[in-house]
Amino acid sequence: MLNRTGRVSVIDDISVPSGGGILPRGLSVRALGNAHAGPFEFDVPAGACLVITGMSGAGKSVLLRMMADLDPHQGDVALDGRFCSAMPAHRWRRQVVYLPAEPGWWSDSVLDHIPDDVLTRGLMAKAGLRAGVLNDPVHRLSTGERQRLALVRGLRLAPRALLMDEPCSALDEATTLMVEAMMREVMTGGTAIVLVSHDSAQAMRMADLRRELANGHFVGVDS
Ligand SMILES: Nc1ncnc2c1ncn2[C@@H]1O[C@H](COP(=O)(O)OP(=O)(O)OP(=O)(O)O)[C@@H](O)[C@H]1O
Repeated sequence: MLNRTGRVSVIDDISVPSGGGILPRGLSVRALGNAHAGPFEFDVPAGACLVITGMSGAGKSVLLRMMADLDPHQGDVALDGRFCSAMPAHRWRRQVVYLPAEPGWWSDSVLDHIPDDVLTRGLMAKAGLRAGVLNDPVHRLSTGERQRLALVRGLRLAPRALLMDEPCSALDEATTLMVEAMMREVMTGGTAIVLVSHDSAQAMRMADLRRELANGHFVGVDS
C-alpha cells in the first residue's frame, strides 16, 4: 500500500502476539502511562512517521522515554508484534532507538562513542557533518553537530523504530532537510518513526500521522 507521500506502508503484514489480538508491523502502544502522561493507545506502522506536537511541558519527552522503556510506566509497547516486556531491555533499546533532545555522551572523545568506519563516514556525509568532528572533543562540537552525531550513532544500529525528540532543533533549514532525507530513507526500509517537533513545516513534510499532546494526553483526532 502506498501512503500519500508515495512510500510503502507495510500495514498488511501482521503479527499475532502470544497474548492474543492482531498487531500491525511497527510500533503498537497499549495502555502506556505513568503519573505524568497517558494512558496512550496508538500504532505507528512500519515505514510510517507519527509526528507529535504540543506545548512545552505537555509530556512529549515522557511519552518517548516510556516507549524506550527508560521511565517507569504501566502498559506496554510492541515492535512487530513482540512486546517490550517480553524481551531484555538492551535488545529492546537496540531495536527501538531513542534520540533525546540533548544526547548523552559518556566521555569527551567522539571516537569512544562512534567508530571511524565506512558506515559512519557514509552517514556523516548524508548528515552534512565534516569528517573532522570524529577527532574533536565532544565539548567543542556545536549543538547541531552533537545532534547529528547522535543520529549517526543511532542509525548505525539499523533500528526498527526511531523515537526522535526535536532532532533538528539546532539545525538550519538546509541541514534539517538533509536529516529529513535520512529519516525518509530509513522509513523506506520499514523503520517506524515517532518524531517530536515544534516545527510545523517539518510536521507537514514528515507526518503520515499526527497527534497533539496537552497535559499528558492526546487532544483532537488523528489526521
Ligand atoms: N520523573 C519526573 N518527576 C516529576 N516530574 C516529571 C518527571 N518527568 C516528567 N515530569 C514532568 O512532566 C511534564 C512533562 O515533561 P516533558 O519533558 O515530557 O515535556 P515536553 O512536552 O517534552 O516539553 P518540552 O517541549 O519543553 O521538551 C513536565 O512538567 C515535567 O516536569
